[in-house]
Amino acid sequence: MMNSSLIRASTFHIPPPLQCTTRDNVITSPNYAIEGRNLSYSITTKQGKSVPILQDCSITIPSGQLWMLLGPNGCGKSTLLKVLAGLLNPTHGNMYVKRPKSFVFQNPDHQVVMPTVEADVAFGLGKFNLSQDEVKSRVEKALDAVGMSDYIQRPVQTLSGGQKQRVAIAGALAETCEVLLLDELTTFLDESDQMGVIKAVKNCLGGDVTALWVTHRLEELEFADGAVYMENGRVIMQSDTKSIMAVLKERISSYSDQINL
Ligand SMILES: Nc1ncnc2c1ncn2[C@@H]1O[C@H](COP(=O)(O)OP(=O)(O)OP(=O)(O)O)[C@@H](O)[C@H]1O
Repeated sequence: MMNSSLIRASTFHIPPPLQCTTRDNVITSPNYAIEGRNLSYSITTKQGKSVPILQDCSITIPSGQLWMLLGPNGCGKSTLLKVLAGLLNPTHGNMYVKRPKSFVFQNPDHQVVMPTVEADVAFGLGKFNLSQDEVKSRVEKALDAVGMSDYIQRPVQTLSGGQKQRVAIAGALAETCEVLLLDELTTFLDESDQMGVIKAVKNCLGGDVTALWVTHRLEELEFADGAVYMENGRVIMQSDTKSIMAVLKERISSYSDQINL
């Protein structure tokens, strides 16, 4: 069995060529890095009852952009991200996600597995049969993209949580990852670490790299190109960040009225 401490972002590169695990392939536009149509996901209880977690979720994320996935606790954000990553099989629906794709977890201590930053970023490159120079060049370029070049020789246990997240993202970039699926990366981070991670992600986007970022922190919306809002296992809205913010404010105000705040 795999040691849980060895789970890291690049572990979840899903091999080509299957575009999706569902019934039909999606005919997609090259302008989109992620497309999910009518995705549903259910679990079956011990009593044999099917419980829907995602219902009929459709989502389209343009290439080269950063989009946020928002919604109340338990609405299904992480589950949708895992379906798009290929970590869970949807019960219904179709999807296309560009490859290579990587899933980066919430807990920074689950991301880094090697003793030094350099070794950690190079960790996933073993399978590519690259020369030492090529490995070095990819590691340096990836660390530069996340603003961690000065830390290349640092032992990973001396890094802050946000720095560990950035090293995990560099590992994915070194493997020429085109889609980053980022699950609440900043939950455990203080404000300066949070900003470091957001800026690192922004800096590596454009061109071939696209990111979908699950968050609870509304202030992170200002860094995004757009957002998807979910409630009760459904995608309620996908739009520019201003429109999403307006809807969220309306919902917060209606909730405050209900409880007489
Ligand atoms: N394997 C599972 N078995 C039972 N229930 C599950 C399972 N996976 C998810 N759920 C339930 O599905 C719902 C959606 O979970 P999910 O983690 O996707 O939500 P979320 O929006 O990411 O939540 P949060 O914001 O709190 O992290 C929750 O009610 C959760 O308890």
